[in-house]
Amino acid sequence: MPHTHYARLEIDSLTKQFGQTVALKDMSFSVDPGELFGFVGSNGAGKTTTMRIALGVLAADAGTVSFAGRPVTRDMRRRIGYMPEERGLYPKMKVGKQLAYLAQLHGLSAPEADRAVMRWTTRLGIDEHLRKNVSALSLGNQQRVQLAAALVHDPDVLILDEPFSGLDPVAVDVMSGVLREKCLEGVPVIFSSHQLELVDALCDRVGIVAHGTMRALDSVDNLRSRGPARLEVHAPNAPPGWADAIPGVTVLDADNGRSILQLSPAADDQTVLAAALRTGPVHEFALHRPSLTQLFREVVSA
Ligand SMILES: Nc1ncnc2c1ncn2[C@@H]1O[C@H](COP(=O)(O)OP(=O)(O)OP(=O)(O)O)[C@@H](O)[C@H]1O
Repeated sequence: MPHTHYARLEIDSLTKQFGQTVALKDMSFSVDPGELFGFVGSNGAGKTTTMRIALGVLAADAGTVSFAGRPVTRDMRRRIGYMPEERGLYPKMKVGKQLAYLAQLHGLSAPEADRAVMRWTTRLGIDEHLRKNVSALSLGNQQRVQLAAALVHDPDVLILDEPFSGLDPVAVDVMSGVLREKCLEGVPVIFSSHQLELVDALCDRVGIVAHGTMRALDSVDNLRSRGPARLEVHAPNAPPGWADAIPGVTVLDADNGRSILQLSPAADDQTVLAAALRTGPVHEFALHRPSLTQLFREVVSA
């Protein structure tokens, strides 16, 4: 049965201090139903703290977390699927037993829990390990179990702390597929990651955090169009200085009719093309938007 109660998760003005350390300072963002939200930032930026507060395992000093416009209650928290960074499984408990136990803890009946365990362990390729202790599994497979633990109760929200770290490329594909699938169902999904290419490929929107505050928040496309672009032009007859007077353009390099230009977000690439054509033929004209990694460096160092 499809759920009809997926809703927006809203993180509003969270503040959190540990002793003298300010972990969060006015942290705000929201994730819509069916949105895959990438949460990125340097080590210690405040991602885990935010996710732990959203889950309710940590209290904020100020600010609120709401779901469907209401503050998240203890009952609603049971409807969140959470994958903690420190991986919270019992090492000496069998995989199948542990998952069934967690599912029941979240309100499923014993038969429902068994069915959910079978479904997810098969989907995640760990059904052959059901009778093993978690500690006997490889780290990547333990991580798949951890993802299964976040999913067995069919959560209304998914909050995953670095779910991709340490996974092999096939496991990355499985994880990506599952996150996309949950999004398509309508679940709001947040995950943190340092693998920015993955974030770029997967996410609808990205939030870049620095020093406990959200510094940039938009779709990857919009973020990239806001940063400076690089343009490579090959116009063999172009005289030196041909691009110097074009507004918003900085010539980074020019040699033998090949120019590398930096375009400010306000500059118009078509004006550059027209100027290049006025010098004669144009053999190459390649616009490179900054990568998410470049943007990240700019945002966190600003
Ligand atoms: N229980 C705690 N006691 C004291 N300080 C803490 C605690 N938890 C987090 N901090 C501090 O709060 C800040 C934010 O940490 P947090 O774990 O949220 O960052 P993060 O963005 O998840 O980093 P990473 O990418 O390294 O996982 C850091 O300065 C960290 O040292």
